[in-house]
Amino acid sequence: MSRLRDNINGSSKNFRKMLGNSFITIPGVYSGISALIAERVGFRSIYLSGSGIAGMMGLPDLSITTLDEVVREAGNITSISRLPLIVDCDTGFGEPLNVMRTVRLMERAGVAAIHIEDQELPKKCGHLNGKKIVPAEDFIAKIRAAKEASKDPNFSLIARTDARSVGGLDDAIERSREYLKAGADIIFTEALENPEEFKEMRKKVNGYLMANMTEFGKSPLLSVDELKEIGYDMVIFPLTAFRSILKNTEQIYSDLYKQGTQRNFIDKLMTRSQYYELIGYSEYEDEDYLLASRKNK
Ligand SMILES: C[C@](O)(C(=O)O)[C@H](CC(=O)O)C(=O)O
Ligand SMILES: [Mg+2]
Repeated sequence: MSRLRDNINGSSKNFRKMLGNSFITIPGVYSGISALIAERVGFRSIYLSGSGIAGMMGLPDLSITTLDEVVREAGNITSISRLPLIVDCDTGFGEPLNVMRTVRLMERAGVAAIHIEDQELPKKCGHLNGKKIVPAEDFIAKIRAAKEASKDPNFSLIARTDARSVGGLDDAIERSREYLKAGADIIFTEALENPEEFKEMRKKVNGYLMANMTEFGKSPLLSVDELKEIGYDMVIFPLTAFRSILKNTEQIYSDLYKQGTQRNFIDKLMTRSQYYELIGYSEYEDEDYLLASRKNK
């Protein structure tokens, strides 16, 4: 079967099936190839990080990437991996009308779920100081617009609240409840500061909850087991692989620059055959009708 897959009409349904049935652990991916690695390792769902997309372009996570760029990357990934993809849509790329278009394009790209957040533009990483949030009513208008625009009954809308770092935990709890009432399917509780806050959220919010275990931020690095125990439904590890790519790339470039050869660290590289196997090189060749017709002559 072809590696060029058609994810449309399937992945959102698969994601829905997982919701509430078992805890979902979701690593950040940045490209088709990282999605293939996540799939091979055994993950059942993947996350396209806004910071990761921007970072891959050498840009900061200040919502300066465009809807077009993010949809294109999402579509690249869904054409390669069948795993349900969740996409970070920042503030939805604008006001409610923009959010509607965002939902339509993401659904067409075969995305299972998106998250939008209640920050003002220019948004920031949720774990930095100095964020500003919009009034709850304004964000509720975006949630309603997103639900109105959605045509795929299995598409999930994740509402992220950044309120913990601005108005405090009670505001984050209150907003989470209102966002669920407005139609959000899942709440992304950004930048909680200790396990007790995660427990409090769980106790007071009656809906699916997503945790963000990004490194070097405001939240303690709770494990999957700890989050399960608290009663969360899913967790993203948005930048774990990305940060490792950065560190490894820096090391490799520096060794290559100093040594002028890769002979001393060749064992750190994925071999040609391992890479071809991962990417399904021979499967593409087997499917190449032109090659096949020439062989048969
Ligand atoms: C989850 C996040 O939105 C992302 O873009 O991956 C970021 C992650 C980060 O910057 O560490 C966020 O938490 O705002
Ligand atoms: Mg983000």
